[in-house]
Amino acid sequence: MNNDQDTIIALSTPSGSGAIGVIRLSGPDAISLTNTVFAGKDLEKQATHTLHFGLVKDGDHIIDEVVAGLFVAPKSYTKENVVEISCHGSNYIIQQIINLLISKGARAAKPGEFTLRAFLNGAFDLSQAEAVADLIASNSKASHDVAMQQMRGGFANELKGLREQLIHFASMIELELDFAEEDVEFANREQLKNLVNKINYVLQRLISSFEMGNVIKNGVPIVIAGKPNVGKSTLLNALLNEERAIVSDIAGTTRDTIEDELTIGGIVFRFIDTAGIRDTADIVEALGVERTLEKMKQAKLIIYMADADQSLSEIKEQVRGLEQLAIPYLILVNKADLISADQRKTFEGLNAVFISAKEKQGIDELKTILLEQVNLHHINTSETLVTNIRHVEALKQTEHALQRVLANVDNPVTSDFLAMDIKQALHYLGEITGTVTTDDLLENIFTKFCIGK
Ligand SMILES: Nc1nc2c(c(=O)[nH]1)N(C=O)[C@@H](CNc1ccc(C(=O)N[C@@H](CCC(=O)O)C(=O)O)cc1)CN2
Ligand SMILES: Nc1nc2c(ncn2[C@@H]2O[C@H](COP(=O)(O)OP(=O)(O)OP(=O)(O)O)[C@@H](O)[C@H]2O)c(=O)[nH]1
Repeated sequence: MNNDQDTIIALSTPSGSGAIGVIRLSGPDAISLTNTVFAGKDLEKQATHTLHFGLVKDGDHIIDEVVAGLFVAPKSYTKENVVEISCHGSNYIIQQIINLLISKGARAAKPGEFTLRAFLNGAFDLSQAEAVADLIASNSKASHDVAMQQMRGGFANELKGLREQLIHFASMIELELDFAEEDVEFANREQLKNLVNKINYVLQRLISSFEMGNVIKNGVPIVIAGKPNVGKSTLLNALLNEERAIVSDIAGTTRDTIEDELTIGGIVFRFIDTAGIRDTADIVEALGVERTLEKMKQAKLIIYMADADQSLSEIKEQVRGLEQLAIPYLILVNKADLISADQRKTFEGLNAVFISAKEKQGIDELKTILLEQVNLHHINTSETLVTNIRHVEALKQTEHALQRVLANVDNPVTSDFLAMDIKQALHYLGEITGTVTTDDLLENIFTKFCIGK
């Protein structure tokens, strides 16, 4: 992956026409290459972090009037020479400029290659590079907060602290091995145990933060079940209107679910409307539909939505089907505007929430319930939250290795294993920060970035 003698080029703004398009070059020849097509000041003689107006010309042919921004190595995002050409945002102009510079020796950048270079050149660790992608994808205050915290190095510093303690530990054990015949004990066993316990405590907190971190990054999955026409769409619209949220109709991974995303109180919720249940009155039967069941099992909450004119016995029967899933559920009785207070009493004992999606009654109460469901008061965005499945897996492996250390620490015969398991723990921590990497791993991470990032 490391062909850092190349000078790479890509459009860094979205493709399509816009007011301005920014083309970015990075690499040893970024400035000299640009200079060959730039009519204006001599870019090779300009200071870093300066902007220069000029023309981009292919021979005598003027392609555009542009502004060139200079970042002279190592003072740039990638730590290499970087030039940013801001041109008029026409696809045609952008392509002409990129092709021209490629003909002069630049190479089209691969997805994430700028950020990969920044990582390889030590601008930040791997967890921070991954946070850049999360930051770009963030669409709520909470997901922005955690990505920003991770990009600014919160997680990285926490891991660095753990690593340093472990390295100290490892070196003491190694020392003992060197003096094996003399039967000395450099590493006080009680201190070692305390240290491992302390580290494990932090690891466990990080591992358990993933549940929340994942929800913040990917949204809280809420399944809405109920008979046709109970008012699911009306409810989603009522929730939406008030929040003016980013919304999209995400087509479900399969055609049997429809997903809508919206933010409530800064948290993204994914409402999953399960057609399997929509189309059949018998929920138990619908649960047999495997994919629907899978969706439901991932839900943080199932909303069973009933129409106020449904009979109590029918609602109870359908809810009994849901109970088998052992996932928190909420009974929502809609169209409450159509029934009297006395009629409401017939639903007593259901512990239902009454709303009128159409008249927007009970919507705030519902929002409060939804937010309680994700345990919002536990979110403390100044505390590190793990949002990445790769990181959790590595943290779990680290913890397992340290458990083995604890199991062996009092046994003098197993000193060799101690050293080995500590090294394993260090290895897994290193996978997160990128001190230990493979080309496959890097490729996997950076190809998910957009081109130009
Ligand atoms: N035009 C532009 N905007 C951008 C970026 C970019 O590359 N170009 N970024 C790309 O993601 C982000 C900002 N990240 C950046 C990170 C470091 C440096 C930089 O020049 N660092 C130098 C100088 C630091 C300083 O003067 O304090 C350095 O680290 O030495 C620039 C942008 C978002 N906005
Ligand atoms: N009176 C009253 N009517 C409502 C209320 N909510 C929804 N409706 C009406 O009920 C009908 C069905 O509403 P939808 O939101 O389309 O129901 P749905 O559950 O999404 O329907 P399907 O997607 O077909 O399952 C519409 O005519 C709505 O106007 C309510 O709170 N009160």
